[in-house]
Amino acid sequence: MLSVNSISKRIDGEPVLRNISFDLGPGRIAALIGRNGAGKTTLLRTLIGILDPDQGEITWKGLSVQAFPQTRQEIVYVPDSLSMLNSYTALECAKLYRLSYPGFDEVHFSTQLRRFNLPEGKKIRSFSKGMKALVGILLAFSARANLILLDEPTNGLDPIIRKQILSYMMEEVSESGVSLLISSHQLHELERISDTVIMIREGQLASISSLDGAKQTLHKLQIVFNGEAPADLLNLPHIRVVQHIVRVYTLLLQDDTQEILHLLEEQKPLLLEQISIELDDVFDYHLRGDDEYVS
Ligand SMILES: Nc1ncnc2c1ncn2[C@@H]1O[C@H](COP(=O)(O)OP(=O)(O)OP(=O)(O)O)[C@@H](O)[C@H]1O
Repeated sequence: MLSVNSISKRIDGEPVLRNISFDLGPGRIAALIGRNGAGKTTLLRTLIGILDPDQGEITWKGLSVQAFPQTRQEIVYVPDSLSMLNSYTALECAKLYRLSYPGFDEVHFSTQLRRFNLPEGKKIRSFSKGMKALVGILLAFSARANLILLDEPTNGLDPIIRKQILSYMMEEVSESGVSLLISSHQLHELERISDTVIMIREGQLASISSLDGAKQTLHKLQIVFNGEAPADLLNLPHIRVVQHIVRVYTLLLQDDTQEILHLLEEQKPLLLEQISIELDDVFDYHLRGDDEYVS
């Protein structure tokens, strides 16, 4: 179990993480989501001990990650760039990982390299971006750790490699029960694999909930008004106009939905339809600034 207890971190005097607390239990796949610059990478780097928090503590199975470096043998961090491994071959990377992760499964690693047609003996420098991402993920899962922190694992990759990586991760999770904390802007991908959503806003924890719980608090509607759109209604708190194309308004609603639905129905709209909520909508509702909404 990972426990993050009131951690704060300043970089260059600026607060980047502010009083963040959450727990992550075994077997969880958590999506770490937030706007650009919200602090996701800094959080992951702090969790693995690359950065020290200025305040607060991170514990793994009850032991402080800072005070007990051996806890890090059970946690792997996959950064968004593997450039520090450029001068090694894939096999040399495996040997390096074995120094930090005594349970590193070299047979599994070699098998997976062959499966994905990745050369064992070529320097990582010569790999394409997709090949590098795959190697980073194979190294992480071969380490046989209990928690893997992934920073933008599929960023900039083509759709086929992205699907391969996701399938491989899901296969590994179902076989090993490892927990994942994945920072990504690929919300559709996160939605397919995660069970927990951790939302970061400006360095603070905005929420942590199950994926279903995060979606259940919202409703999405498409509406075409019969005549002029009622501005006073659309400006009510808890209503967000996420899209407005010609006469079709797409709205996100939170709380008091029945009452708002009733008010909308009273307008006798030409169309009023509920649409299913996606993680994208949760992100939009909670993290889009008020001044970024259409009217
Ligand atoms: N080494 C650094 N020096 C100065 N500022 C930094 C450094 N690392 C992070 N920051 C600042 O901390 C804030 C959070 O950055 P971070 O990379 O953690 O965000 P992020 O949520 O991962 O963003 P993105 O989604 O764009 O990758 C940003 O304002 C960033 O400029």
